[in-house]
Amino acid sequence: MDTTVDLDTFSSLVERPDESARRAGEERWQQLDKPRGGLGQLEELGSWLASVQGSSPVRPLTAAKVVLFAADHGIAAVGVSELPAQGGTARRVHAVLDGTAPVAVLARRYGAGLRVVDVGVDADPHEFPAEVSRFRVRRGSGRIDLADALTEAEAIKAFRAGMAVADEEADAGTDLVVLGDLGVGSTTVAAVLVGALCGTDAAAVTGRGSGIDDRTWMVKCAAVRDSLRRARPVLGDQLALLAAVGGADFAAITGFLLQSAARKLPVVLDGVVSAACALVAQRIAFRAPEWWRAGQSTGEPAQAKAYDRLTLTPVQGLAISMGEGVGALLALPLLQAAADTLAEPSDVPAMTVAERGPVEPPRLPTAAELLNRG
Ligand SMILES: Cc1cc2ncn([C@H]3O[C@H](COP(=O)(O)O)[C@@H](O)[C@H]3O)c2cc1C
Ligand SMILES: O=C(O)c1cccnc1
Repeated sequence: MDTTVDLDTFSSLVERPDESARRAGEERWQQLDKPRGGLGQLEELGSWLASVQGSSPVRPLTAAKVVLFAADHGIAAVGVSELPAQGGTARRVHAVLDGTAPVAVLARRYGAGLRVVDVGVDADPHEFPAEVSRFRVRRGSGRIDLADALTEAEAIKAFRAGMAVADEEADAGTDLVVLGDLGVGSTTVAAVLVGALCGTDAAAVTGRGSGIDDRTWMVKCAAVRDSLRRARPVLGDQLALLAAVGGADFAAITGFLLQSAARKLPVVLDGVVSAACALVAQRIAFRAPEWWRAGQSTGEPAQAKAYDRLTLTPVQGLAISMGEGVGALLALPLLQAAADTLAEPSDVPAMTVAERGPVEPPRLPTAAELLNRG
């Protein structure tokens, strides 16, 4: 495997979405049988889909995939999360793989694929199926308030793993990625990256994460402050920044986002982790955010700051704050609705009786049953 990565190439590799397809999409909305602007924000979503597909009429979304990157974080040992630092991430990965986690339930409901990519979970190498851990870079990461999360070589390896996953999805015909993440302590790391890139102090970016109380928030805030100090010297070098105060999942997601944009694969972002990585990726390729939509706001202050910088507006706002791709996944039916209403009606797949199952007619009571009642 290549052990280098040339970030400069991304700024030329990532093109803008197709502006003429977007305009054609906007014109098509005017011709449809509805009041002007009558489908509200679906109209802008549909025109965006036309631009990223480079096609008008748009094609219905039929091959969406949830991609969850998972890793552990050394900073969790400080006590910054509601979830246990030991084994908490692995347990969540199992819940997703078993199909019991909310994201797995909803992916089934919406007909989306689901893939977990373990790039740095602190678990036995055979804890998960080989397919899940094939891109693992290491177990866990360094405590970023005291030491680097990763070596530069590990950061590159994780970044390239994310690129490889984007290539696999693009080659498989995935037409939209719902991006998510899984990792105890991850909102602390995300806060550090956003705080460093936006030049804010710790208190302005430290959130409640998995639902921590005031005492834990103080501990987390101090950890963010100390880590911010370690981030400043490497602010100009995004890979060094990801190695110093990121983690394997952050490096992988950043590589994934950039390669997806280069491959014209649209992505829905989820929580503060994907928002932080999007901010790092924007530094590398300024056009890349045009390939992404923010699924929703999780209430993390660092996420709001990042989306503000990226000029991304969440698609929906149901206050889902559990991460794991759930908020982003809830934007999928809205994007599907936008695509379906803007597509050629003949392209929209009808639900067949075979998929729906037979509908039993209600049995009507007989006259005798009616007369005997009461
Ligand atoms: C039961 C439960 C399940 C979760 N699954 C994900 N998260 C969320 O919490 C973690 C990040 O928060 P922090 O930075 O505070 O550790 C991530 O795994 C995120 O997805 C969860 C949180 C809880 C309570
Ligand atoms: O923004 C997130 O991803 C998030 C917020 C709270 C808890 N877990 C994740």
